[in-house]
Parts: sequence; C-alpha cells; structure tokens
Amino acid sequence: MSSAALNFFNVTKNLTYAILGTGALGGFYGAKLQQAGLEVHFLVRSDYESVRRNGLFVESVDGDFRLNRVNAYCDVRNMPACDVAIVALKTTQNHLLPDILLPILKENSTVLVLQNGLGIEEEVAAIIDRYKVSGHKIGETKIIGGLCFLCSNKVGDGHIRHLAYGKINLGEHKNNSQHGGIADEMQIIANDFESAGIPIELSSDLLLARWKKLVWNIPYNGLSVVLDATTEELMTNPNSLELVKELMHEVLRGAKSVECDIPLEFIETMLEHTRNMHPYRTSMKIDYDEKRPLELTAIFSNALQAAFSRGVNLPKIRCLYQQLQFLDLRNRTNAVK
Ligand SMILES: NC(=O)C1=CN([C@@H]2O[C@H](COP(=O)(O)OP(=O)(O)OC[C@H]3O[C@@H](n4cnc5c(N)ncnc54)[C@H](OP(=O)(O)O)[C@@H]3O)[C@@H](O)[C@H]2O)C=CC1
Ligand SMILES: CC(C)(CO)C(=O)C(=O)O
Repeated sequence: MSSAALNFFNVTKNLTYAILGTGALGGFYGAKLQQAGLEVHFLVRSDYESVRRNGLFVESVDGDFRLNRVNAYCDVRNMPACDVAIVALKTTQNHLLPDILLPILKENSTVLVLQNGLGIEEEVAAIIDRYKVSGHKIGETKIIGGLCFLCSNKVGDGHIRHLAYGKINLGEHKNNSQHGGIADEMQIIANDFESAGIPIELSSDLLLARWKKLVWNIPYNGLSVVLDATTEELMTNPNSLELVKELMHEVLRGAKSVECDIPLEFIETMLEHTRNMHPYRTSMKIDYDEKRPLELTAIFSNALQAAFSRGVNLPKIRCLYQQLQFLDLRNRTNAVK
C-alpha cells in the first residue's frame, strides 16, 4: 500500500464522507453509507430546514428506510473537512465547485465524482491545481470517477425514491489520460460502499468507463427530451429504435477516436438492458420537465469536442445536441418569464 494510502487509512480508521448535493443520487448513496454506520455530512440546498429537522427518507426497491438524524449543512463553510468528498451536483452547477469543494478538503482527501458525462475529473483537477498554486497545502488529492447505474429521483423534501439498480463503476483519474490502475484509496472506498450494499466494479480505465456510460446517456437522455418519450417508447417505435442504434454507433466512433475501444456487442447489451428496464423517464427529461438546465456540456459537448479534436465528426450526435440546446434555451427562457 502506498504511503499516501496508509496515511489516508490510518489517520481516519473509518473514512468520513461529504455529500455535495443531497439530491436523487447523493441523497441515496449518502443515506446508504450512513445507514451502514459511516460518518456522512450532507450539503443540502432547498430542503435544508426539513432535512435538518426530519432527516432523510429513502423509498427503495431494496427496502425503505428513514434516517431521523443526519449531519445537514446549508453552508459548506460549516462542514468539517472530510476524507472523501462526493460530488453529486448536476454538472450544470460545476462552476460552483471552487466554492463548494475546496473548503472541505484536507490533507490527502479523495474527491469522488459521481456525475454523468466527460471531462469532469479534468475540471476538478484544474480547480485543485489552481488552489495549490495559490499557496494552499492540501497534499496529494486523489480524484476518482464513478459511473452510477442507478435510477433514483428526488420526489420531495428529504425524500429520495430509488427505482432500480445502484451499481457504481469506479476508476481513478490520472493526468495525461494514462490508465489509473486500482488505487488503494479506491479499494478502501469500494469496501465502504459494498458494506452499504452498493455493488462496486473497479476499473483501470476511467475514460473507457465514461465513454461506455455515454453509449446509454447520449441516445436515451437526448431523445427522451427531443421526442418527449420514455425509454420504453424509444425502444418500441422502430424509427426511434433505429435512431438509438445509430447514435450508439456514433458514440463508439467517438470513443475509438480517443483510443477507447468499445466492442460492437456492447450496443446489444445496452439495448437489452433498456428493454428489460421499467419504462423510465430519464434524468434529462425530468430536468427538462422541471425547467432546469440540461447537462448538455458534460454529456454532449465534451464528447463532441473530444472526437472533433481527433478529426472525427459525429453528425447525428451533433444534430441531437443542437436540438437540445434550442429546447434547453427556450425552456429556461420561458421559465423565467
Ligand atoms: N439520479 C440518478 O439516478 C442518476 C444520476 N446521475 C448523475 O448524477 C448527478 C446528480 O444527479 P441527480 O442526483 O439526479 O440530480 P439532483 O438534481 O436530484 O441532485 C442534485 C442536488 O444538488 C443540489 N444542489 C445544486 N446546487 C447546489 C448548491 N449550490 N449547494 C448545495 N446543493 C446544491 C440540489 O439541491 P436542490 O434539491 O435544492 O435542487 C440537488 O439536491 C448528475 O450528473 C446525473 O447525471 C447518474 C446516474 C443516475
Ligand atoms: C442507465 C441508467 C438509467 C441506469 O442504468 C443510468 O444510470 C442513468 O440515468 O444515467
């Protein structure tokens, strides 16, 4: 075990966790970790008063549970520094990360990014580098990405509805797109999640894992908004199904352009997975219906740019992205009227 990992492990026999964004995903995983006996601190926004008074309620396919007391904060400056900072905001809020993330880092903290999309760990690494350059000493901060195969919604104040799945695929972020290997810190965090009943897969190639997740998110999140459809409708209509497949093929081309080889059979696996799902309103569709900004930069723009920088155009994904940008802007312009 590396000395940083030993430090990480010894200083705090039990790791402490900060949940930055107590929503559908952060509320679910944070509550599961606390239920398993870990110390968890939750940054809460609109429902802070309710969560402070009444805790969190998780209505789950795996069994409902209530946490009557949670460590809730409405201001990150009142939170203790934690061993693991879990980024669980929507990526549309990531411009707030310098203010939200940096105050809770301590010597050798790990940042665990559980958001969908591409380029997020790079953004976090740049924020941390700037912080260090400005004279702050926070030691070596590991950045780990997690791809969450989860269907969860926040349905009320402190109320999370977990509909299906929950597995997380973890991979370490390395500069220069090297493969990360399996860091000791990652194994320790994985053990905590597994003790909370969350299945974990460890990956030595985070970039590949992120592109594989996009094989699902690009077609289904995008088309669910543009076509106003659930996953079931997209799968049963032959025209939309064709479009889903074409978009998946383009994601594979994008991945290949950055040396991430996703086997063709993976498309069939994703289609089969979706056929077996309950009809699902994707998170992007929920955001659209709620007139919230869509995660277009992380899920679409960063993928298009990565491929474009290698001379590869992805015209169907680009076309979908342009339509989504139109709808997103109109939706939010109308929302503020
Ligand atoms: N939900 C799911 O099943 C899955 C989600 N993901 C990804 O996980 C990420 C999070 O998504 P999800 O949990 O669904 O989104 P939610 O909108 O449910 O959760 C985000 C949370 O962040 C909080 N928040 C936003 N801004 C601030 C702020 N300034 N200070 C404190 N809290 C803030 C929001 O507060 P408030 O409650 O007040 O809005 C909200 O509770 C996304 O990248 C998504 O794509 C990935 C796989 C599955
Ligand atoms: C694919 C899905 C719905 C669950 O497997 C998911 O993880 C997501 O919404 O990003």
